[in-house]
Amino acid sequence: MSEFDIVDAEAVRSGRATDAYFDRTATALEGAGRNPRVVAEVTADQFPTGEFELLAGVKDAVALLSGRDVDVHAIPEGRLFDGGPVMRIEGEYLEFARLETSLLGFLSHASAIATAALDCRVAAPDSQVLSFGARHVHPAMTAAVERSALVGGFDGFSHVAAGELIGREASGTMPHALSICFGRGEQEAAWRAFDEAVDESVPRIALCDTYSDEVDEVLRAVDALGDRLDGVRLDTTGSRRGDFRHIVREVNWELGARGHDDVAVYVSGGLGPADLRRLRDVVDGFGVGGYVSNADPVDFALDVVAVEDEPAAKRGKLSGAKAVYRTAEGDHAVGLADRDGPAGAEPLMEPVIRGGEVVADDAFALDAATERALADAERVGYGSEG
Ligand SMILES: O=P(O)(O)OC[C@H]1O[C@H](OP(=O)(O)OP(=O)(O)O)[C@H](O)[C@@H]1O
Repeated sequence: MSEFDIVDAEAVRSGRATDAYFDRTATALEGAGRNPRVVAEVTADQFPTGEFELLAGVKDAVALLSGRDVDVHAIPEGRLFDGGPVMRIEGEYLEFARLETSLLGFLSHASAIATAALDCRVAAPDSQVLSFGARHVHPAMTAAVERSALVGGFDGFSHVAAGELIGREASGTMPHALSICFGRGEQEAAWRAFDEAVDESVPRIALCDTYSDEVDEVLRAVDALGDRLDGVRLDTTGSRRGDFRHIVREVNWELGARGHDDVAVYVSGGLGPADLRRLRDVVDGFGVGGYVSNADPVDFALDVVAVEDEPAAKRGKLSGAKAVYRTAEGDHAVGLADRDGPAGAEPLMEPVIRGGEVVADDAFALDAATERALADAERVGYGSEG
């Protein structure tokens, strides 16, 4: 028994992390001596809608399917998708039937989070943007949240254990609790304690809104830490915010008037893309939490589309193994995999597993995924309406 309500990795890998009806389907098929060779596809929309989303979670989906006797094609992690399959699995149905639940979970949540992160990235292309949303999700999801935020172009994240798993260091300085532990009017003691104790590699960024006016706390932080102060963070709570842009401009003005233009200004607390657009020219960086971590999962489904090489599908779904393309005009198109695609179009799916062996590590390497996401966003003008 697990101490926490966390389904363990072995249950996911083995297929026990499944909806019960897949267990019963396996029992029924085995009882009937039936296990057809099928093609199954993971799809959100059957036809392109004109609304791009960012694919993530491919790394974990491939890890789940590896070692099974299947061939898998997928759109690489970090590419935009729009209708048609993002992944195609070919093999005997019982080889992967019980993996569907976890497979869709990996792709659905990660893609939603990566898409929301990309919304923020394009809203403030030149600012530092950090993921602060781990606190809003179940601890079992935190590494997926932070990794997907990076796929969507974030510069960093706050969750320590997620960082250990991803192989990147978490960033962060201080919560309001630090100042409160020293007491009202003792913010200087809190900032100095941080400066004296915390490793030199961590930037000195003072949280400046705990008890009093932002300008007042910022100037006190400057006096307390002098040239050792790298930046300030304003996390002014919504009920006290008023005109946040004006507050930030006032802070910048007063820092400049005292020769401290080099003190960076970061803001956080309930921010989304519209806020980032409104503030991006007056701040150096943002902490974004709920907008990204709480994104609604993409509604992916896995459907059998061919049985023993014959097209087959439930009604409302398109039968036959498919390919997806980016056309010369930048649109996406869906066609049957055994036919020619549109002239000049680029096929988006590539082999990732052959006979259980992973064949395309680059399809889900983190840096490559982020590069693809930013290049795709540029190419299609993602989020450029703002
Ligand atoms: O609002 P979100 O975009 O989801 O961002 C997540 C949190 O990050 C900030 O925490 P901070 O450390 O400043 O808060 P605390 O010290 O009050 O816990 C902010 O106050 C949010 O509560």
